[in-house]
Amino acid sequence: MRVAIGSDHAGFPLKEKIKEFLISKGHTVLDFGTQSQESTDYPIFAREVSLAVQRGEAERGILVCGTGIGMCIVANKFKGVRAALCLNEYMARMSRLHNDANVLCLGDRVIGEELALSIVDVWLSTPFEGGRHERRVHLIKNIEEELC
Ligand SMILES: O=C(CO)[C@H](O)[C@H](O)[C@H](O)COP(=O)(O)O
Repeated sequence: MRVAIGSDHAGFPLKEKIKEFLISKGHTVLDFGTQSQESTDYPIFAREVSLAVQRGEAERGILVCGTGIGMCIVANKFKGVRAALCLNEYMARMSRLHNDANVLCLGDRVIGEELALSIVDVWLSTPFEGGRHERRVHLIKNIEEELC
């Protein structure tokens, strides 16, 4: 799978671990930065990753900041992006089964590396369930059309 990743300074250490993990699992990683722990601004990276997903350059996106909240706020402004902030494997699984989430947001200051990698693993391997959830995702798309 082609996965776009990005972080701010607070998410940089976890972003690097996720990158290694994805490569080890055979995924193709598009890294949109940041590339150090020097203070920067999360909307810059959320924008780049969200655009990559919106344009189909990546099938999924993963964004990391201190809490994951700022990244999630920005990513959900992009038409076609369904970003989910996940704190555990259950949320990761449900965000795929029910919401067909295509961007995962994580908080480096909230969860440890082991849990984060487990969340990423579950999130990438869980399919969308469809059925009644298809109807709901379709309603989200209708709302996007109304707003644009
Ligand atoms: O946007 C955030 C909160 O929703 C992220 O956690 C940022 O990483 C955080 O705000 C950065 O904070 P800092 O004090 O500038 O390191």
